[in-house]
Amino acid sequence: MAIDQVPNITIPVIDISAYLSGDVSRIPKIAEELNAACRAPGFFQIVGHDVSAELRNRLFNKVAQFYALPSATKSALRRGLSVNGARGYEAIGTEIMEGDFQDQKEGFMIGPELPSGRFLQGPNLWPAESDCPGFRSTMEEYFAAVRSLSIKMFRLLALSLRLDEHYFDAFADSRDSISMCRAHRYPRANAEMARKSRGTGAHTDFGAMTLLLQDDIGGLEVFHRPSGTWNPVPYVKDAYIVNIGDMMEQWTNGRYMSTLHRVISPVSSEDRYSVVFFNEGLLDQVIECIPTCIGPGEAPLHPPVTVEAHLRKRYGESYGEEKEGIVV
Ligand SMILES: O=C(O)CCC(=O)C(=O)O
Ligand SMILES: [Fe+2]
Repeated sequence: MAIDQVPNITIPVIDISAYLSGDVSRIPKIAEELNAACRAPGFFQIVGHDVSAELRNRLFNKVAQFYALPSATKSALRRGLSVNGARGYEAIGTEIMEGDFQDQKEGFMIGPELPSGRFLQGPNLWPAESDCPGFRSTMEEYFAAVRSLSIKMFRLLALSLRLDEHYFDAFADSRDSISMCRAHRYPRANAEMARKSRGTGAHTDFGAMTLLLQDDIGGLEVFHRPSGTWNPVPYVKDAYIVNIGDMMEQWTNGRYMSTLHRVISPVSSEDRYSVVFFNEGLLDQVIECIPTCIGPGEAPLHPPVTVEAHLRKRYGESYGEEKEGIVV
């Protein structure tokens, strides 16, 4: 997009501090703002959350330290070596989100340490403490903090849909709820490379709700269908970017929107880092039109599907066949 072009999408910034502090008089307004943002553009940023700046800064430092490790040390942790193929390191080009573009990013994925056996569950892979001191403890501390924030966001989301505040609790906050956290490094690129490749190819997220921390380099873009334009998601200090995934779009019968997005490789003197958190929910939960999301005479747009069936299909589609895919 040319610099002087006005973006077609404004990503709203919503302050959730009154919800977290229990200021009930201000909660309806937050729920309204959330409702409007989830309908369109399906992306917003939250400020006034409770994940400390100290933890977020430490996280970005540790993630950068991890990616600076020798390739062989990182490759020894590659995802294909984890019990279910879902945890660990992804080299550049492993994930394919858009056509023939192999994503120009490295990733490192963790989840809860649950006994293996079910889809996406099992132990994480970690570098030796001496290779990357403090990386594991920081990732684990951050995982717990962002998971807790996501549960609060599901409560706000429930209020925004005029549901009981705890409607999504079992989905988002059960011991067996699937939650995954992935740290990314996007190598810096020149303008030519950035045009011809993608940091992350255009995609919609698979799950219910995504919470993303980006650094100040920029590059995340959201698609505006009516005008066919890509619009930047600006860096807002201390904010989380929140977006609706396909599962929530189905669950709300299309009321809430799962929007196409991508990352352009940073044309910068620095690499870009981001850390994404997906709360995909309980594997056995049936996703079936929420009662407040269907009007008289309206029919559900999608047949009921379990979280597990939905995720198996989507994870299967986004990893190259010749690569080390998730065990589906
Ligand atoms: O790294 C980013 O800013 C976005 C990544 C993303 O869209 C994803 O992992 O689903
Ligand atoms: Fe995404």
